[in-house]
Amino acid sequence: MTLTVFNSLTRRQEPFTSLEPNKIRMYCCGITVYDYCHLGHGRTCLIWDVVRRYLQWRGYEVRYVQNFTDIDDKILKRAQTEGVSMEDISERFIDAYFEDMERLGIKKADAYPRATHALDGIQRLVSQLENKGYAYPAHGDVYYSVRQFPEYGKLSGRKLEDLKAGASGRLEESDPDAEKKRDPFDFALWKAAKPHEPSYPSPWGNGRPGWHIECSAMVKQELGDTIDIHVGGGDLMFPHHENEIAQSEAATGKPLARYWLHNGMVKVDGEKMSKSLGNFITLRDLLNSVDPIVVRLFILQAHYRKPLDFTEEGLEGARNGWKTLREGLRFKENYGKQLGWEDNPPTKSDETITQRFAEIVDDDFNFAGGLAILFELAKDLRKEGNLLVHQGKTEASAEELAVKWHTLTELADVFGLTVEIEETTSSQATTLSNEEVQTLIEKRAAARKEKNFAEADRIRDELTEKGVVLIDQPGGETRWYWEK
Ligand SMILES: Nc1ncnc2c1ncn2[C@@H]1O[C@H](COP(=O)(O)OP(=O)(O)OP(=O)(O)O)[C@@H](O)[C@H]1O
Ligand SMILES: [Zn+2]
Repeated sequence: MTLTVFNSLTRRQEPFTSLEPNKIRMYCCGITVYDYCHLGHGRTCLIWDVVRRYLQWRGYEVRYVQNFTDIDDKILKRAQTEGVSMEDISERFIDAYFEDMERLGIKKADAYPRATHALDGIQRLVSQLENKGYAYPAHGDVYYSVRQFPEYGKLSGRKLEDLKAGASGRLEESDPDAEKKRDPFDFALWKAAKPHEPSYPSPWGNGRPGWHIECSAMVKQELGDTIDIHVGGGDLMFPHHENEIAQSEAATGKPLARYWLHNGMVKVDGEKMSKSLGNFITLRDLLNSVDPIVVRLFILQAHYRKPLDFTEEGLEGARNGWKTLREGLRFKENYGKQLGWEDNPPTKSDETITQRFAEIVDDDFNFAGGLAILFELAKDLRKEGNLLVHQGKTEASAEELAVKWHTLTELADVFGLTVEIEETTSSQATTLSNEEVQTLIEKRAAARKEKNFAEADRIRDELTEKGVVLIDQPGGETRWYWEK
């Protein structure tokens, strides 16, 4: 089995090999902490979290680092508006970030470096670039000279000449720093202090770092000169990642990352979900009304590189998908006793299915393909479960069912799809256990006996909503099965 990934740098899908055997160093460009995260941020964090989990499941030891940009114009603007410090804003939204991502079941990174904590490394890198002739100071700012780096544009495929023609001079008019730059495409590594803004002492006077340099410094500090995988949203490819490459590779003379992977954007009516466009839903609002695990499934059902439209139909599809998966995952809880699993708990997965799953997902993280295997398993288990409810037995042996259930549970866990996440994070469970179904059926029977038909109907509706089909038998008994 060979894992192949689409590398933005070569624009090809390539076999993946790690620098060190079985070890992966991976960096993800994180959030600028000036507001609550929206679903787009959620998608980016979730995709790379699942990629990490998959790589770990494939046997790699992964060191995963994601930064926080905690100094930036947008953070400063909000701090000024609220009359509080920059740290107050960044701390508030870092806390919020952890709360939201925990609800979504995202595992913590191994390190969360912050720009304001990495100032020494940032300044060292800027000095190095200056000494090597890649950077020049100008009135307290320091700029990177893109002309000095002949490979500039290799990631995004943009050529400076084309960019210039496309910009047709407008860039200079709208750029307040144009006069200080030798070339309009030069970008700031360090910015001179402005009145009433936080600043830090440096060889170029008081000031603060530019945005791109922080990632170059943090990658170096946390993971080294060359890493295996650098990831982020596709919107960061240019200029952010292009600039990271220019900075790091000019300073070290080594490749910054062997594989560059980019995820697609969450879109609303064809436009990027973004704070500036105002077309966003915050993760916390969404998670208050939609089960986190349904959001997880909604995100994983689309290929990570494709855009993902945020629509009610998409969410509905994920809701239904989760109902099916959840029944499969709860198979042990519902039928384990009947099958005698207490003495012989499931421990083995089906090797053929596991291998098929790996082959599919190995194809550039085809999570949707992997999910299709989970759905097959869950549907099979649902069928067997219905037979167990009605006939007390199935053709399949208890051991075969145990292997099936174990395979489903193990593979679903790779995607972070576990019943526990739903139950600890949601107030509205989407489906019921067999016991809960039985209890509700008994309550309904009692309500009918008392001629409380409104209550009986309400219970029937609740059961229908949760995928239970009722069949009232002559004589008053009610049979049921899970909807297919
Ligand atoms: N709509 C989106 N879909 C997917 N990923 C997104 C989306 N918006 C932002 N991201 C990703 O989230 C990460 C953090 O981005 P950042 O904090 O810079 O937000 P941003 O792009 O400024 O968001 P906004 O445009 O809403 O202000 C980046 O990797 C970025 O690619
Ligand atoms: Zn970055």
